[in-house]
Amino acid sequence: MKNKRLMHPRNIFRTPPDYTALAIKYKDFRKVCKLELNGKVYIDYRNEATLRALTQMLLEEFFQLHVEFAPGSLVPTLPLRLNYILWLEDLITLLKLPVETVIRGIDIGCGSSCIYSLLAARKNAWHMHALESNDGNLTYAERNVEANQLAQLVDIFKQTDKQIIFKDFFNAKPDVNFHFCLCNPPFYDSSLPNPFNAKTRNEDKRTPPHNCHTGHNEELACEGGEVQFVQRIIEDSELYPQSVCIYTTMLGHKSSVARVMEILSKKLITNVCTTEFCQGNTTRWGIAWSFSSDFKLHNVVN
Ligand SMILES: C[S@@+](CC[C@H](N)C(=O)[O-])C[C@H]1O[C@@H](n2cnc3c(N)ncnc32)[C@H](O)[C@@H]1O
Repeated sequence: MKNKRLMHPRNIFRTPPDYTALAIKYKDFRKVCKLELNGKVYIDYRNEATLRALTQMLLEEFFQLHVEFAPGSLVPTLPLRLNYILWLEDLITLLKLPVETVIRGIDIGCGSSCIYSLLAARKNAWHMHALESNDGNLTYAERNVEANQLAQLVDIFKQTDKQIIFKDFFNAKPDVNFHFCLCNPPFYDSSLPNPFNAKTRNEDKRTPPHNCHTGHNEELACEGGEVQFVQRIIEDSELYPQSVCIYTTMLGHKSSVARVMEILSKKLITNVCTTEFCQGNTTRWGIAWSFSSDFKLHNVVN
């Protein structure tokens, strides 16, 4: 395929799994697949029920995670979430921590699946603090942590005010420092007349998105979109420069990368790096910044 860029070198989905074997093994996944004449399984990524069953099956098969999503909520795609976790692993190596260090991270807006925290805990035994403002998502996230016996590693924090990122959480944990924070912010700008149809891609140059649009409006949109949400994270990070060693966020629109870099630069935050998360036809971006001068952020690919 033209211009197809690769996933992180350690991403297990760089080689597509054997979906035929998985359809034989997982009944619920089999129900949403179609068998083609050549015997191969066809997955309709534009169908929400298919995406749900696919993500649930992949989490079960590769991470022994049993995850339920709140009805109508965002269905996370696993290759992208894994690309982000692998990038964080790379960034954490820059800290040159002793091997026995207990890694602590914050997941801003964990969603109903709590997918990043569950993956980080199951894969790396990182201690995760998952922040969420939506009550329905909180209930499911708590259930998902319990169902996977990960309560020792994942702690859910109810964010009572959506405008706040760290204040209440850090007030509740005054003496704890964290190695990183991660975030998949609400992408769309709720102040636009038609937020979900706003043109964010250069349609002439790129193929249309392959996955269907999932998630409640509240999860996907906020005033000012992802740039404003990330701006709040940056402003809060300035208030707590030592509380988190590496602040990070994902961005869904390429145009947001330059805008966020400009915000960081205007604030004279210079220990910064960016990355691309490539998943076949979908690309997302990652930005990291730090107030520490003990290490220099840069991308480590191994
Ligand atoms: C795009 S979803 C990401 C969900 C999940 N992390 C994922 O990647 O699938 C953003 C989530 O952030 C939550 N959220 C929005 N504002 C928040 C805030 N100030 N603090 C914590 N969570 C927030 C939303 O309710 C939603 O669940």
